[in-house]
Amino acid sequence: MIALKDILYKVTINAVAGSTSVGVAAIDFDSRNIKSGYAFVAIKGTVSDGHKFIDVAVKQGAVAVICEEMPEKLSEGVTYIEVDNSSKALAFMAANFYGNPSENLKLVGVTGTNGKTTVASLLYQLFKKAGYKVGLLSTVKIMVDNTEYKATHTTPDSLTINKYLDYMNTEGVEFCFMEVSSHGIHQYRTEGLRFEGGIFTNLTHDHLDYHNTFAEYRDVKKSFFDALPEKAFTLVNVDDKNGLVMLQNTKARKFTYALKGYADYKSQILENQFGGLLLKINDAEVWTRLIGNFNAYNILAIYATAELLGLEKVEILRLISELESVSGRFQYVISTNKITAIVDYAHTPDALKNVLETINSIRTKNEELITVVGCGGDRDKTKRPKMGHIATALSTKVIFTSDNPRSEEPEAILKDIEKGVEPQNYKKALTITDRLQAIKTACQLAQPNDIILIAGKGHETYQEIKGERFDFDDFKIVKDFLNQFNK
Ligand SMILES: CC(=O)N[C@H]1[C@@H](OP(=O)(O)OP(=O)(O)OC[C@H]2O[C@@H](n3ccc(=O)[nH]c3=O)[C@H](O)[C@@H]2O)O[C@H](CO)[C@@H](O)[C@@H]1O[C@H](C)C(=O)N[C@@H](C)C(=O)N[C@H](CCC(=O)O)C(=O)O
Ligand SMILES: Nc1ncnc2c1ncn2[C@@H]1O[C@H](COP(=O)(O)OP(=O)(O)OP(=O)(O)O)[C@@H](O)[C@H]1O
Ligand SMILES: N[C@H](CCC[C@H](N)C(=O)O)C(=O)O
Ligand SMILES: [Mg+2]
Repeated sequence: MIALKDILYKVTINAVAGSTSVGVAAIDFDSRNIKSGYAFVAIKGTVSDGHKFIDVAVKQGAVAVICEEMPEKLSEGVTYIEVDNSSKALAFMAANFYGNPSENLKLVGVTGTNGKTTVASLLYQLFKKAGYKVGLLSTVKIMVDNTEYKATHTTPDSLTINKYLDYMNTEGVEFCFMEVSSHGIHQYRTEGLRFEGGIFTNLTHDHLDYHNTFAEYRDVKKSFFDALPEKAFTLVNVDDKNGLVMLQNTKARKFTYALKGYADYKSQILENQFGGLLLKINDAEVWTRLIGNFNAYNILAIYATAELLGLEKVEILRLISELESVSGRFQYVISTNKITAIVDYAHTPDALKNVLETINSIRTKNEELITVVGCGGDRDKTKRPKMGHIATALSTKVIFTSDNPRSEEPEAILKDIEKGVEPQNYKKALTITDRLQAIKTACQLAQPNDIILIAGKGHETYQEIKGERFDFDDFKIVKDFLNQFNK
């Protein structure tokens, strides 16, 4: 139990009704989770409005209500706090409730359109290999040193973030790497956290369904850097034209990285093959098993971050050469007879194009590129023909198959995808509804030196069909088939 007034530090309060000395057992922003002694924070959402559930929360035992508008009728024995912004208030209250856990470790946030999961996960791996206790908050999973938890968001709500940071404090975690999504920043999920550093990977058109314009999306990202304290570092990719924009108003120490332009941390690709990348970073050479030119950017960001966090240069280079590809992010296996199978989460037209172009820039003309891809059901239907078009235009063979059909008929989704295939590419494509059979067929068709891309599901370990989730792991399945056929 903690007194309400002790968790209101930094919250902008407009009005108070009732006693702020009341003891609070826990905080929640969903009335369905409220139990006796809780503080309920009412948030105006995108679908619903928490203010409509204040009465329900009180009936369930809420002793305090934090809201943007006082309800007409106040219940006796309940304290009401009117604030400017409930989401912001929640973030400060959560941090205070858990004793500001972000201040007891070195927290680094990674933001940008692409590469957040890759950079944050590789930093987690590198610092683990260096012998530290490390935390990770990512799209794929949450790690409290060696213990794994399921991730529901890229950047969880502020209450969840602080809860995990508190676990990390208990476990003696020294460094934590987290993905900071634009939704997360916009909804104040990261407000009130003390960051040691912030990394900007890149910015392309994305999430314009949520942020109205590109400028708004960029400014949301920028606000993360604006809020960093003086002692923190900012590390931005200045080959991206918005890199310098992120640095405009920050008080933090400024560092840049680039492959093309002038920067504090420079890298050059010396070799780019399916076995890995040979990079020159500042004056040193380093070999990494990660593939694709965008991973040169990711590795450079990791090198710079590790140096800014105090690791020795020689040690960082050694650890980089030991890093393994991230689950479902250009994750690959090379069979005994030199077939490369790549599993990637690319599930949008842009991402698919990006991945295929990256593969084609490494591939020589003699090798086949066999792509296995589908589209999820109950999601944006307009992407289907576009992905059908991109897959066939940029591969030598394509097997269309199911992703997560969810409530839709798998065959109907596949028909939508096929509509995007241009007549000259008809002969490249075949359709196998069952994803397991599709992956098996790709493995049977592949000859030495060919490349198989399995796109769309990445790290997912299930397939959702008609409301039921079945175990399904693209990477495990392709590895098993390649072994089974002695390839
Ligand atoms: C669009 C969006 O971001 N929505 C997030 C938002 O929910 P919301 O504001 O829409 O909530 P709402 O349904 O309108 O409800 C409003 C309030 O009423 C409360 N409520 C509701 C019903 C009830 O009976 N009682 C009650 O108290 C709700 O708990 C909520 O506080 O706040 C919730 C709590 O933090 C999030 O779980 C939810 O994420 C949804 C599930 C989501 O899909 N978000 C995605 C878009 C997202 O955040 N993605 C980014 C990554 C994007 C990327 O880079 O790919 C991420 O960081 O994961
Ligand atoms: N630095 C980069 N630049 C461009 N593309 C990248 C970069 N790093 C990874 N990718 C590719 O972009 C896709 C997304 O990568 P990743 O999951 O690391 O990004 P993310 O920012 O976490 O995305 P999300 O918002 O979906 O969580 C993958 O297909 C990956 O192969
Ligand atoms: N967060 C995204 C991921 C999509 C991944 C893809 N495999 C699919 O199921 O469509 C969604 O749920 O729309
Ligand atoms: Mg991510």
